[in-house]
Amino acid sequence: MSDRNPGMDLDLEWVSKVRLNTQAVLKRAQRVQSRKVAKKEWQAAWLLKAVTCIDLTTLSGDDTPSNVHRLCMKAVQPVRYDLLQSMDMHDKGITTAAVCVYPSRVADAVKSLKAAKSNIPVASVATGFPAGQTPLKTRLEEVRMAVEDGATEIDIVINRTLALTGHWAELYYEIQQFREACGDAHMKTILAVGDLGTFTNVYKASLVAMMAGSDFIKTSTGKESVNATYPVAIVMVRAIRDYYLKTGHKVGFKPAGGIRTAQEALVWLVLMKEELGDQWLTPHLFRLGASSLLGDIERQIYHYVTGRYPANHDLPMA
Ligand SMILES: O=C[C@H](O)COP(=O)(O)O
Repeated sequence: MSDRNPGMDLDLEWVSKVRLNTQAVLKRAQRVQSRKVAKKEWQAAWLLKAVTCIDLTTLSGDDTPSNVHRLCMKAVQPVRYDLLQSMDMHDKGITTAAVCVYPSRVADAVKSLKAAKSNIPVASVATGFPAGQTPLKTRLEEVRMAVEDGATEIDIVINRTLALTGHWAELYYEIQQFREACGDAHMKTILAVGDLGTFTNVYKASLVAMMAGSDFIKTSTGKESVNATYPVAIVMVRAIRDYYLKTGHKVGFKPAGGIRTAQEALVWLVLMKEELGDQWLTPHLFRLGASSLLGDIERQIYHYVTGRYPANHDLPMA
């Protein structure tokens, strides 16, 4: 991860002045989506870049040590070895950026990755994920316990009640406390944009989260009815850019929820490149939170290497 964002004093004047042009945001998002994406070897290279930015996720009620172990093994070898070999990329240490699990599964993931001699970070969701509707004391304790179990990245969810009722100062102080509870673990703050109602609220929540010291801002939990969309991303990355121009601190961006195809991954990379520039195109500042994206990326890479699409048995771990 890059240098941490230390945050800044809450600037309520900045927050209250926010006005957004919805039509302009929608138009910009449409333009990004209609960009021609790279083909052939360039596409394969971009897809491998996307792989290195994935927070490979499982957040299910039926998660067990064994499916978390399988997830970890996939994170360590995200693309079949012989496919990487054909691209001369087998010795480049390609792994996903992190694995992301519920707090109760952190110890399992740490154990599996340690056994595989991998230093892929374990990210834990926390603070009453996904709704964030548990008492503050419990939410803080959950962060501390995940860190104690070995998580080095914590994906907190914000209290949407505070955002929806305009209690920005209270939201700022809560997020500051989460940041403190994280200690050295990097903090990604999930805004749950599908619950926030307006682009203006999304921009304000982004600012408040960054002012309170978030290392990343993340769109969604994957459990809202609307998750990562390109228009919302435009709003969030512009908040990241404005915060950077004002403070000199780079905050990362993590779209998450419903990202399933290689084509979508390419659009996300284009969006980052065009809005924030190449310096944001690294796992230190960009993550794709996804539980089922990697399978399609591996499928497309298989097609690039062999000229045909795989049968299920060709990619049994996908
Ligand atoms: O944080 C990541 C999301 O929960 C993943 O959502 P997904 O299962 O729709 O890919």
